[in-house]
Amino acid sequence: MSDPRFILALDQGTTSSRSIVFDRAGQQVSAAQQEFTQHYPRPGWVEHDANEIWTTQRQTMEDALARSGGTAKDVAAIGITNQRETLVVWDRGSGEPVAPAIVWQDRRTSDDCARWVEQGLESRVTEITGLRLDPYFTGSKLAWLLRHVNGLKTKAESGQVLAGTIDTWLIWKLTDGAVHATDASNASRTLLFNLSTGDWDQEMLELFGVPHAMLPEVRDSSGEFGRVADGLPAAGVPITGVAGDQHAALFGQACFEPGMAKNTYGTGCFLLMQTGTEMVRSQNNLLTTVAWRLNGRMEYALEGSVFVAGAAVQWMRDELKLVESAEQLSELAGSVPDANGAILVPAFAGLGAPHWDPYARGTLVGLTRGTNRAHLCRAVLDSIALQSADLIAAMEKDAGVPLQELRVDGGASRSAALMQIQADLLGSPVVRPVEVETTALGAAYLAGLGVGWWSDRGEIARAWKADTKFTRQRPIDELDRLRRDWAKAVERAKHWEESSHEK
Ligand SMILES: Nc1ncnc2c1ncn2[C@@H]1O[C@H](COP(=O)(O)OP(=O)(O)O)[C@@H](O)[C@H]1O
Ligand SMILES: O=P(O)(O)OC[C@H](O)CO
Repeated sequence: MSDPRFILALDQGTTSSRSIVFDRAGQQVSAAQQEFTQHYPRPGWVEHDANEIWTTQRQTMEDALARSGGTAKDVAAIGITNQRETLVVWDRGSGEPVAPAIVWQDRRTSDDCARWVEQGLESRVTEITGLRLDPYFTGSKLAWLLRHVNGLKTKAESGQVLAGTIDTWLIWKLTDGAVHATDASNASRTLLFNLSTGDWDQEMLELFGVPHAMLPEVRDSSGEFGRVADGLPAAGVPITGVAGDQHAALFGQACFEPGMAKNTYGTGCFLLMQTGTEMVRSQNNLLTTVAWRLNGRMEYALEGSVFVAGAAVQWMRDELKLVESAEQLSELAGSVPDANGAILVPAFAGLGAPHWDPYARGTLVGLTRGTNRAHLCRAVLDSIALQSADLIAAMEKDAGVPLQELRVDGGASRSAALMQIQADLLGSPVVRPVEVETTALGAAYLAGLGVGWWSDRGEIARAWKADTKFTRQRPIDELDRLRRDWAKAVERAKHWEESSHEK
């Protein structure tokens, strides 16, 4: 029998489930993608149906494999990467979720977080977890669910119900309930994980009222998690790579040296800078996170998270119906030299780093009678690049040195207009690689390292290839003006929604 030819990467994102088959050269062989339903049951709430996440993921596995012309026997390993922080709680016996998955964008725990901040808990939480008391992270969502679902806490204490982020849920489904595990990168997004010890933290579990018995085992990001159960696509194939999607993208971008950074332009924007085995504490409102854990050793990253980026493009297309496609928006935005003074702050789900204001809401300012559709399109792309520029400025302050280059990926990095705006604002080169599906590629690399397909990271770094390099074109005084206007507009967006005790 011939050796397996492929690695199968599962990329479970916020709006779609994807499966991509890669060959030994790290080239895509085939892919399949399925969107799934977003539920907004109340203002500020965002939910997913965990069963729909599973069925779409399973279907894309089947489709990608069929399109590759191979079977399970051709697949050496599976890598999983996923939207992070989103919480699933399910019954160990039936495998049924006890409630809809609470998505990372969900703001229902804003008041809880504000209360904990008022109680002076944030600095201790940051010291242990590297994160902030923001509804973004899993811990406050789990605390909420344990308080709101009758009898859940008792079941959690006895291990009858289990909790997990999306990686854990998929591993559970793929192994037919045999494995309840996560990797250190996903665990580091929960507010329950101790960045120094590399395990769940008792003090945080007590703060959020989370019983240890419901949590998964924390493992390396590369190594065997289990095998796919009989009757499923890729049955018998080992799962040997798991990482949160932004961590996988950092890996897929071969950012292996401290100081190397990538920005992923998807639904949100996530800028991560590798800091090696050193844990850098941000003085500028960024997060400290586990980049990955390999051979029991954690490496860390600084992260800036922007909640709404490509989602603002979708809002223009789906809600305002000003364009028919993202490509058209990008083209219109590129047809004008600037937004003619219009500034959009897409704080639809509050503001993430470096502002951390869950009560901020979207705002559009600077409109005149001359503002046209192309200007609004341009304002959308500007808003993505300006939010990222704020993150980069914070990161450069923490690092003490300017970025050498910014490696970019994600769906919206396809927009040359956006990448040019980013390079104008940044000053350092913005480099787009040949393979922009770096999230899935990173998961494939982690899985491949786990089965000895690639010898080491050096081999992966050599495979990374730049495609397009964007450098600054616009005069600096214009850019300074834009940044000043942006800072003013952000102030207008902040603290718009009232917390319930203000109402
Ligand atoms: N040419 C483009 N110009 C601007 N935005 C784009 C373009 N193509 C895709 N996008 C945006 O990128 C996002 C999809 O990127 P993707 O990496 O698939 O996101 P995610 O993994 O978060 O679901 C969408 O929000 C879409 O609006
Ligand atoms: O699914 P994406 O690509 O929007 O990524 C979501 C992030 O992991 C949220 O932290």
